Formats: sequence, structure tokens, C-alpha cells
Amino acid sequence: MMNPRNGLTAQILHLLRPYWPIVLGGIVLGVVGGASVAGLLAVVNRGLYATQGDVATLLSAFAGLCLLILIGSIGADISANYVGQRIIAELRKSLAAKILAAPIDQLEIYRTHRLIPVLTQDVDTISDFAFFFSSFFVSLIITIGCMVYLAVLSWPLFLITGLVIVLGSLAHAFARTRGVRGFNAARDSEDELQKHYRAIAEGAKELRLNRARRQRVYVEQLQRTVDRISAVQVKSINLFVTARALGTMLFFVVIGVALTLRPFLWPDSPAAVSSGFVLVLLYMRGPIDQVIGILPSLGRAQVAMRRIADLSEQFSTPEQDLLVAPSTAPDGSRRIEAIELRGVSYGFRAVPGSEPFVLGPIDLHVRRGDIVFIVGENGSGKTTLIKLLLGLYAPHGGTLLRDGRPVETATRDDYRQLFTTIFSDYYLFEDLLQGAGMVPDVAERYLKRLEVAHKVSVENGVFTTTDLSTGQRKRLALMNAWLEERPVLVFDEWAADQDPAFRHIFYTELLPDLKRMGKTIIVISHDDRYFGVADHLVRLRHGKVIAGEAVAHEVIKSSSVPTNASL
Ligand SMILES: Nc1ncnc2c1ncn2[C@@H]1O[C@H](COP(=O)(O)OP(=O)(O)OP(=O)(O)O)[C@@H](O)[C@H]1O
Repeated sequence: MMNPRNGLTAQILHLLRPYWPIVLGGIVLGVVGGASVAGLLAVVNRGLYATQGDVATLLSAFAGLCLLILIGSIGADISANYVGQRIIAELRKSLAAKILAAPIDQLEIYRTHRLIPVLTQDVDTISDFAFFFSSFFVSLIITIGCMVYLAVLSWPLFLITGLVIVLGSLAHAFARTRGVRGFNAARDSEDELQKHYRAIAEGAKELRLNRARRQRVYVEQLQRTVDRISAVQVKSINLFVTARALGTMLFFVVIGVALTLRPFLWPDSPAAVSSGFVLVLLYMRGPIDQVIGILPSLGRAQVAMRRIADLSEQFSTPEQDLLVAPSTAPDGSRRIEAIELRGVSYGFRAVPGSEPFVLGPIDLHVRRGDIVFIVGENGSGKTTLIKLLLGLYAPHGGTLLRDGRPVETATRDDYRQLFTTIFSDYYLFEDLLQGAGMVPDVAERYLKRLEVAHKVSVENGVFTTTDLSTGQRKRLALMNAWLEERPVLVFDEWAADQDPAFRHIFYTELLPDLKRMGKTIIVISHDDRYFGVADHLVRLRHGKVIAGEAVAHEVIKSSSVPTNASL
């Protein structure tokens, strides 16, 4: 979308391109409004020296110009505001699309605590700027109109005023360069602050139980970061405020000096020139103040835009066609006979202070209807292996095959639609995608089977509540998995949060039931008691398969555990 190396102006122009007719209309109306203000000042100035005969003409000119100012400024404001809000909407959609289509490993590297401030804070900063931009634009046009009137009144006074504006702008340019540096530093610290906020929200229980850590997080981390942001912001804003005050003062100095020196420098100039000059300068102070007042917002918007451009750059290699509406899949397209990893390997980027983890090369063959357990110690690469198997990570070496055909970039998303997965850090969506067409008693039956029907039901395709225990929430995730009716189910330590009785049911009843339904099942498990349920056991150590063994089918007795009706 944007190249961070491009200037802010280029980025703004890029965003404005689709709206150029409205922008152009707004500019024309702004110019009409600005020129009318200058005209109005000229009429007022002439009115000061008017004879009785001029009054009627001046009054009608006054009324006409007032009307033009009204139309011009309202029209320019409305169009600038519309364009500003549309740009924000486009920005929000485009960022969401980039995140939805970004390769999973890129998202994992970027980290949530950095992602959220860009989506919220940076986009809001640009939104604030867009809101002020319309008045900035109208004020700028008025200032230009006033300068044109000054040029008509007197060239020397125009040049002097121009010089003052140039000097003021230089002071502001200096303030802006320094200020933006400050805003940049503050924005860096905002990412850190976000991390601390997440720690106090998500780690609330842990912090309540540990006074020393609570104190450290609050005083040494959170307060220190907040104070640093505040100090940097104060310093930057002070620069802008000082530059603004100096600019205003320069104006009065110019008025004073020009009026004092007028009798010596321009003894022949008429009084109307002096009064017109004073009138214009005094009037211009308001719009110029407004133009200058927006500079801190402009500085912040510049920093925010750079962040957004940086995020866009990070996610500039999206997976193709991920957001294209799905066509109805032809019958049978959801069938799969075999999944194969052939010499597949994947390496994470090195984390400072530790060896980079490399998985593979791995050969693995999963046939339709198999129950495959992936087991091994913590950090041995089980989750990484299933991410490769699911097509979430593209292999760095080797090939992933579906029914003997390689899964390529173009077919990877289709391939992924074969799976329903419950990760250990799964996200439970409250609405069931199939909910609308689902018969309520089907949902009821599943919920009963999962022993959560007394806590939750499905109304209009949405769970009535998800405020449940961790184990119960995981059962709802399993219900979603059933309803999706995909041929391959992947469970990443699903049973870890279940009580022994339901864990037993999961391994000895639900998995065999699903197998009977023709599902292929891949389970990451540490429950060695139930390894016998698997047709194949894949044991990992340090990223390598140490045994891919067929397991003698050992039936685990479920005598002491209550059983439910079959699905
Ligand atoms: N995003 C990442 N960046 C760098 N290294 C990573 C990343 N994700 C995982 N790793 C490393 O890869 C290794 C394997 O991780 P993985 O999550 O696959 O292990 P696992 O066998 O599923 O572990 P567990 O049983 O604890 O869930 C670990 O050593 C981990 O540090």
C-alpha cells in the first residue's frame, strides 16, 4: 500500500487519489471562500472611507461575499471531512485485510502488542488529523486570499508580511523536526506501554499474588514508561507552543514597525493602505494560528503514518485470494485420501541468546481414517509440525502433498479448508458459522454429548454464553469442530484441560466415534495412558522424528466412566 521511504505528502496523495473529484470540488470551494474573505476585508476597508453614494454598492457586495464565504467554507469543510473519513475507513479496511492475509509466521514475528496500537492509536491519530484538516485547509486558503489582497494594496507591505511568514515557518520547521523526533520516541514507548497494559490485564491474578512483582511492574515498568512518554510529549509540545507564540509576536511587531516607519518609508501612501494592512494582518492572525495549531497533529500524523506504512511493509507479501468470497465447493472436493510430508523442514529465526530451532527434515504419511498421535517433550516441535501439516507455515525445505499432489502457494488455502483444528491457544468464536441452517435439536444433542447442555445452548446460531470454565470452553470448540464437518480434525492437547472422566471419554469414545465417521484425526498429546488409541505414534525430539510407529490397537476399558449416547 505504501512505501515508508516515501514522504508523507506522497502517501497522502496516494490515499487521496480515488477521491480527486471531491478534493478538487473542495479546493475550488475553499478558494472561493478564501478569496471572498479577502474581498470582504477590502469592502470593509473601503467602507471606512466610503461616501454616502457608495453605501448601497458596498452593502450588496458585503452581503454577496458573506454568502460566498458561507458556501465556500461549509462546502470545503464538508468535502474535506468526507474525504478524511473515507480515507480512515479505507485505511482500517486495508490494514485488517493485510493482517487477515499475512503469512502466519510474519504475524507471529510482529507480535500482538505492536499490532494493536497501530490499528487503534495510529489510525485514530490520522483520524484526528483528518478531522482538523478541513479547518486547516480553509484557514490556509483564507491566508493565501489575505496575502493576495495585501499584494494588491501594497507590494512592500506584502513583501514584509511574506518575510514574517517565512521566518515564522522556519521557526516552525525547526520545531517540527525536533518535535517529530520526540513524537517518534514517544510512539516507541507506547508499544512498550501496551505490553505493560497487557501484563496487568492478563496477569492480574499473578500480580495480585506477588507483591514484589506487582510493585516492579507498576513502578519500574509502567510508571517509568508513562513518565517517559509524558516527558517527551511535554518537550515536543513546548517547542511547538514556543514557536507559535514567537510567530504571533512577530505579527504584532511587523504591524508596529510598519506603522511607525510608514511616514518615513512611504510618505505618499494613502491611509486606506495602512488601515487595510492592519485589518488584514489582524484578521489573518486567526487563520494562521489555526494553520500553525495543527502542526503538532501533523507531526503526530506523520509518525503514525510511518508506523502504518511500516506495518504495511512488514505484511507486504500477503497470501493471494484469501479474502475472495468462497465459491461453493463442488461435491467431493472435501475428500482426502492421504497427507504426506516429504523431507519437510522449517527453521525459526534465531532469538538472541538461544539456538534457532529447526524442525525436520521430516517424512510423514497420514492416511484417511488414521488416528495419529504426535508426542514428545515440551519444545520438541509438535505444534510447529502440525502448523506445517495444516499449511499454516510454508515449508523451508521439502514438500507437503495432498493425495500425492504437492500443495503449492495457489492451492494452500483450499488445502487448509480440509481441517478443523483446536489449538492449545485456540480462539472460541461465539457464533457458529453453520448456525443459521442448523436444526436446534442437533446442537442440543452435541451439547448433551459434551455434558455442557445444562450451561449453554445455541440461539440463532450463537452460543448463549461463553463465560464457562476453561475445560467447558474447549468442549464448545469441539462442538464447532463437529459442526464444521471437515474430513481432518487436529487437536493440540485438547484433553489437557479436561477432568479425568471426560478425558477418558474423549480418548476412548469420541475419537473412535469420529474415526468411525471416516474422519482423519491428528492429536498432540502428553497422555501416555491413551497412546494405545492411536494407529500411529509420531515421537519428536529436538525437531526430529525418533519413531514413527504403528501402535498395536489396545482398547482402553471405560468400565468406571459413564458413557453417553453415540453422536
Ligand atoms: N515464533 C517462534 N519464533 C522462534 N522460535 C519459536 C517460535 N515458536 C516456537 N519456537 C521454538 O520452536 C520450538 C518448538 O516449539 P513448539 O511449540 O513446536 O513445541 P511443542 O513440542 O509444541 O511444545 P509444547 O509441548 O510445550 O507445546 C521451541 O523450542 C520454541 O522455542
